Amino acid sequence: MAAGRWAGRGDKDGADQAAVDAMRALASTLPVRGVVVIGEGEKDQAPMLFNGEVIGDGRGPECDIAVDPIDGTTLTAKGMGNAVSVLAAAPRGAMLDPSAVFYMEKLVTGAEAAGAVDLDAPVADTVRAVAKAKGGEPRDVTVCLLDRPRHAELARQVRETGARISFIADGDVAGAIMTAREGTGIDLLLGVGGTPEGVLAACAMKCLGGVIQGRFVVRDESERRRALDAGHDLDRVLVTDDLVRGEDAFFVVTGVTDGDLIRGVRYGAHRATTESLVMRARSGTIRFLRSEHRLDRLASYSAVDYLRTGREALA
Ligand SMILES: O=P(O)(O)OC[C@H]1O[C@](O)(COP(=O)(O)O)[C@@H](O)[C@@H]1O
Repeated sequence: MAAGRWAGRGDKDGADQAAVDAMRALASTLPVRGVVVIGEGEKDQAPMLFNGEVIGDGRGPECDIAVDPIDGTTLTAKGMGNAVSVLAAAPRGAMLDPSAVFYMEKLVTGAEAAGAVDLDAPVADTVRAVAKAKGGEPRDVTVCLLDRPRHAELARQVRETGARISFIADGDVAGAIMTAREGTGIDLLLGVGGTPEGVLAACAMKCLGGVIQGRFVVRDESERRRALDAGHDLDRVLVTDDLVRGEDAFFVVTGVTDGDLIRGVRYGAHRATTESLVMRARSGTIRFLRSEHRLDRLASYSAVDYLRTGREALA
């Protein structure tokens, strides 16, 4: 709700800061002894929700926390669709620490084709495997790709199979989840995106019964060194369980701007409505939450002021 106020205001840093501040204020009330494994970066760049920060009320179970207060900061700043706010939790030590490498090659698909795909296989085989698992032909498959020059050859290979492509400007966490949700029209996500977003997507896939396979992509020699020093094998295909171990993962995503997965925040006079998916891996329960909020009432006690907007709210 704090992030949604920034939709279309042309200020991606302001949007992100508002989301981080709100998430930090509320995370401190969670009944956990949480460590931020995926946050806003190293402590010297991020005053809040930095990697390694201890959050929660210090009384509950020990857990790893992964956050992306806004996945799609540019989408938010431009008022474009599919920006979401994400938080995941798993037992302490279950999540892979992705901080050494920025990018990861990804393949994500839902439950039907989960056992039939392989990141090492040619793209045509992957598309065919997904089509077959879903009882169709490659032309029935829609592949989600981040719209980036680096994906030109990948797009060519996908098109050659007869499959369709849905390009997204940003936000491959939502793109990944869409592969596993009925009615989104997306069957498969391919391409290179952020590594933290890959671990977050893995938490979601655990809950949805889908799969993610990934491989680190280093940008230069110094990143390569950092990755090797952190003990990563750069050739290895990482599967969902390498990114988050076990079945005890929790994942929640809330729409910031309207998207194909969920709606964004809508505001009225002292009111707001939000949509979230709240999921648990062990039970496989997926809760679709449509909430109506009374911002005037929240104002009397909430740590977050949802009534103020823009830079004024950050002052
Ligand atoms: O824009 P790049 O460098 O291709 O990185 C892709 C990553 O950026 C995003 O599109 C958006 O991330 P931000 O919201 O942090 O800007 C991610 O969803 C994706 O994984």
